[in-house]
Amino acid sequence: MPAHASHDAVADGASTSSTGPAPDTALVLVNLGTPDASTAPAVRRYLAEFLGDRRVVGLPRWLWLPLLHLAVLPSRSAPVAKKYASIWFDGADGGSPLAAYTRRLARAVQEEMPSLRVIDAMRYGTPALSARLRELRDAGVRRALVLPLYPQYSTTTTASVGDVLERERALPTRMVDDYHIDAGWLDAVADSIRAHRAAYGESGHLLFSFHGLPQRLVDAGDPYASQCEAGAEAIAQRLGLARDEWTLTYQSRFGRDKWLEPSTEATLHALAARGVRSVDVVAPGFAVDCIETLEEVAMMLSEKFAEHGGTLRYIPCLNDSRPHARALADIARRALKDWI
Ligand SMILES: C=CC1=C(C)c2cc3[nH]c(cc4nc(cc5[nH]c(cc1n2)c(C)c5CCC(=O)O)C(CCC(=O)O)=C4C)c(C)c3C=C
Ligand SMILES: [Fe+2]
Ligand SMILES: [Fe+2]
Repeated sequence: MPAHASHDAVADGASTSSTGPAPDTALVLVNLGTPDASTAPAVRRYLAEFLGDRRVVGLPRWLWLPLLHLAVLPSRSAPVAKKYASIWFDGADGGSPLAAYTRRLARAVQEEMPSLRVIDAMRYGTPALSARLRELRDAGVRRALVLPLYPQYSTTTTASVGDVLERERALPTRMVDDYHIDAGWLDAVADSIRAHRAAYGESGHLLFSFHGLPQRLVDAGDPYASQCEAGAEAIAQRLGLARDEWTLTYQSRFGRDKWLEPSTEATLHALAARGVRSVDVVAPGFAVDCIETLEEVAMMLSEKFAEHGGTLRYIPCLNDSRPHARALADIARRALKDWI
């Protein structure tokens, strides 16, 4: 299935006429969102919005909201803030890595697509997607292609971006559902792995570590896991890897439910026990580096693997690289061509 745009949310009778020189079409790159500061109160505000979304935690509200506000947020905000502080970027173009890279990626895609207005937005926190859509409308933009920066579709992430489009209806929008086997994107990921291995040497094993999901959601039809599998296979094939040279794993488990397996951590443990001394880890479910890749994989899991005498080499996300910007621009161009 190629990358496609299938989600329409067209405002009733919304046909503002274009005035002035502003482009009449916008491309909105949407990422998950992240705290505005690496402090416990900022993390608490962010997690309250994120984990308060029914798409993310589907428990009945009467049960979940008291649990979230009385148990999860008070105990989680301070330790998670410490983790954010350990990866925070300095400077005027800094902040949370997820926000900084998403902003820079939007600028890189803008260079690839000068006739559109390219902006970044966040599903939770700022810059809020809903406010961004209203800003575009107020600036006279007539339509917006929304590209969630999730290569694999999930009801917990992509569909939640769709919820905002349905609710907001500030201007006609279209959403790219996924791009997990888009040839340009696959090439960009495979090339980044090749370049990393050329620079640092080839390791004994390649882990494709994706953000996990409760197994229950996959059983209920969420296509996320099968899209992760298809993408990892396509990338491994481009690299010419034999089946025993790579493993697909899931990281970042949250809560008590059964999540997708095998876990990245348990797999690293098993590889160390088998005597594997060096592992490359790539995370193609993340468009840009964030707490889950920089703190969890590149710091925490890397330290644990080192305790077993091994070396974990983390391969960065595509971030604001030129090949990433080009791949996303091609996906956007194709989606816009279909939208007449
Ligand atoms: C890439 C796809 C993602 C899926 C699918 C996903 C599902 C999902 N996540 C949580 C809980 C948390 N995720 C957190 C951070 C986080 N998650 C993603 C992506 C996906 N999540 C990203 C890119 C990030 C990083 C954000 C950043 O600021 O860097 C967090 C916050 C950190 C923490 O408290 O540990 C939580 C919580 C659930 C429950 C879920 C599916 C049900
Ligand atoms: Fe997550
Ligand atoms: Fe995590």
